[in-house]
Parts: sequence; C-alpha cells; structure tokens
Amino acid sequence: QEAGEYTMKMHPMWQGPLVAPGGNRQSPIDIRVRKSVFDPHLKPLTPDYDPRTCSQIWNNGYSFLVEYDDTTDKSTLKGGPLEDNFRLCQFHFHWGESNAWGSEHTVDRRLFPAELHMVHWNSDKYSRFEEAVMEENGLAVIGVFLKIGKRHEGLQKLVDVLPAVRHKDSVVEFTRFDPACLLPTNIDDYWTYAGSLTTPPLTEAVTWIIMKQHIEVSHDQLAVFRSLLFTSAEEEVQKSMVNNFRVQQSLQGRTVRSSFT
Ligand SMILES: NS(=O)(=O)c1ccc(CCNC(=O)Nc2ccc(Cl)cc2)cc1
Ligand SMILES: [Zn+2]
Repeated sequence: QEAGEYTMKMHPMWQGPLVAPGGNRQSPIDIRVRKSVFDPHLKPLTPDYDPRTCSQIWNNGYSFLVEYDDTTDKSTLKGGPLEDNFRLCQFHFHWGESNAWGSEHTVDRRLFPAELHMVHWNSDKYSRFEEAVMEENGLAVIGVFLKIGKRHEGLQKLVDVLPAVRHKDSVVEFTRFDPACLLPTNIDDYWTYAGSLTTPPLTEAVTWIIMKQHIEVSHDQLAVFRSLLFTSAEEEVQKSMVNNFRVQQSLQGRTVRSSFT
C-alpha cells in the first residue's frame, strides 16, 4: 500500500465481530484483487437515469439519502451481472471522521475516505422496494470509492443543500440532479459479488457492483458531509455524523468476479 495509507488493522472499528449472526453472504467485504475471477460473460453496465425523477434529500440519522421517484421505469440500471431491469430508488454515502478511513468496502485492505452507494431494486420481479429488499435477487447497489483531490463540480449542488438537512429527520426538496455525474468515467471495470445491505435490515438481497475507478471530491466538500449530525434538533448533545460504516464481514467461500483482466 502507498506510504501513509491507512489500513484495516490500524482502525479500532475493525476489531468488531467479523461475521453477522446467521448470515453467510454479508457485506461489506475486503476485495482481494488477486483472488477475484475474471468473468468474460459479464456485460457492460447500462445505467439510464432521468434527473427529473430526483425528489428530495433526507437525513435519516445515519447518512443523507438522495431519493428518486421509483414509481415508473424512468431511472434504470441494466446489464453487468444483472439479468433483470432495476430501478434507482436512492443514493447515499458512508464516510469517516478523517480522510484516512470511511469506506465500507476495501481493495486489498486499502481504505478510502468515503463510498457512494446507488441503490436499485428489481422492477421486473417485484412491485416495490420493500418487497424486493427481502429477496435474494431483489437489489443491486453500485459502490463508488471517493478520494480526496480536485473539487467535484457535479457534487457541489448536493453539498450546497446539506446544511438544510443538518439534523436527523430533516427533509428538503431536491430536484433535477443527475446521479450519473457521480459515476467514474470508466464504468466497464468493476467487481461484483453476492452480498447484503450493510445496515439494518442487513438482508442478503444485494448484487454488489463495485467500481474499480474512484471519483475525486475536495477536502472541503467531504468536510460538509462531516458537518451533518446524527442527532435531531431537539437533542441536547449534538453528535457529528461520521464513521457511519459497518465492520467488514467474512467472505465465507464467496467468489468476487471482475469484469476486467
Ligand atoms: N448501505 S446499503 O447500500 O447496503 C443499504 C441500501 C439500502 C438500505 C435500505 C434503505 N435504508 C438506507 O439506505 N439506510 C441507511 C443508509 C446509509 C446509512 Cl449509513 C445507514 C442507513 C439499507 C442499506
Ligand atoms: Zn450504503
């Protein structure tokens, strides 16, 4: 790893239980690059998002969710490892209190300061998210690593509105945001594996698609994420929303496939 890179071992969060009770395909995991298996049958991923389906931003007390109207097939994801058509319902992030850690997945134990999750549900087989979340082929989540670097112009529209959802349970209208601007330029190179939600209900319903290429955001942009609060406006003690990632889970015999050699 690069000098100064923060690894899994050094961070206290990682000493927690390695296996969730009763699960054998839990997330997040460490992606061991040399153990991933190239799958030539994996197709290119074809996201097709309509910015007009963007509706609001909500602080749920753990992260902030940018929610999309998923009552029609307007913002969809197909291809890659997916057999069916999936509908975008929200995206959110996980991040640390420092730039040394924050991502949920790691690549050969390398931690990133944050990770974007774009959450989709199988609209060919199910009629709503709540149904799909209980099924093993119900969800598809695209994971994108964030690194500190140049300012992300597309992200700034989102960063500017975050102070309006500082407290838990606050909601603000947010429209015409194209989530495709948060994807890396190369979306053909990814890892994919069968996993779970990384927060309750922790259901083993997720086909994970983790992008090999990261996106860059500025230090100041990530600092605004950390200005959010876990706590509601009424609570006396305000707690900064940081380190909202889960302890890594064991692979338990699963194979991580790659779309590239
Ligand atoms: N982290 S995931 O993509 O596996 C995931 C996707 C969807 C859900 C159901 C909707 N709920 C939700 O998104 N909750 C949430 C998000 C971020 C944090 Cl830090 C805490 C809770 C849960 C987990
Ligand atoms: Zn997440």
